[in-house]
Amino acid sequence: MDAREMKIKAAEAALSHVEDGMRLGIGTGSTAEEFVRLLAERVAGGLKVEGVPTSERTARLCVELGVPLKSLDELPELDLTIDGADEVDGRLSLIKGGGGALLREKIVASASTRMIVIADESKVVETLGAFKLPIEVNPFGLAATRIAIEKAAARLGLSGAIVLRASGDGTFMTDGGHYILDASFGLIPDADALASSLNDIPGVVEHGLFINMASLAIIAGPAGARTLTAKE
Ligand SMILES: O=C(CO)[C@H](O)[C@H](O)COP(=O)(O)O
Repeated sequence: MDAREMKIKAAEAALSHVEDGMRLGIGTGSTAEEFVRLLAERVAGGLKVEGVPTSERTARLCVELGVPLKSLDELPELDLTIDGADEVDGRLSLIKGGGGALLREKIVASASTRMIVIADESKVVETLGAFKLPIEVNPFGLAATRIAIEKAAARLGLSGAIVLRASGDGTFMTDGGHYILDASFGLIPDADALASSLNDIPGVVEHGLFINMASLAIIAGPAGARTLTAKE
C-alpha cells in the first residue's frame, strides 16, 4: 500500500463516523483532501451534511466537488471535525500546521463536540517534536516575537532554529494574514508547558500544539487502519 492508499484507508474509516444531518468541521492537508473526495461521493449519493472548511484550500475543493459549506459564524457548533496531523502521540496530542492552516483548524476543532484525526503510521510518535513546530505570528513585531519565543523555549530547556516560513520567492501568508515561524526545538517532553508559554506571548496568534482536542485517531498502515484512543 503506498502513502496515498494509506491516507484513503484512514479517510474511509473516518467516513463511518459521519452521520446524516451532521455539522462537520473539514480539515486541511492531503489526508483531509482524501476525506473530502470520499465525503463528496457520499453527498452525491444523498448524505446530508453541512461542512465548515478549515482553509480556503479545503473550501475550494469542497465547492469543486459539491460538498455543501457554511461559515463557522453560520454554524458555530459542530458535531465532528475530521482533520489530518503532522504528529500524533499516545495521548492524542498533536502537532499540526504543516499546511499552514493551524489557526482555523484549532478554532474549528474547538467548536466541535468531537475531533477525529486521520493519518498514516509515519505520523505516530512517542514524543512530539521531530516535526518542526509551526507557530502562527502577527507580522507586526516579528523580531520581538521570535525573541520572546526563544526565551520561553529556553526556560523549558528547549532551543533550536526558528525559521520564517517561505512560499515561492516570498513569505508564506496564512489565510488569516499572518506569518508562520517553524521551530526546530527537537523533542518536546512537556508539550502542555510549551503550549501555555506560547499562549502567553502577545505576538503569537496560535501554535500547532493541539492538546486534549482529539478524541480518536485513525491510523492507516500497510495492514489497514487501526484506531488510537487517548492514554492517560
Ligand atoms: O495541519 C495540517 C495543515 O495545517 C495538516 O493536517 C497536516 O499538515 C497534515 O497534512 P497531510 O495530511 O498532508 O500530511
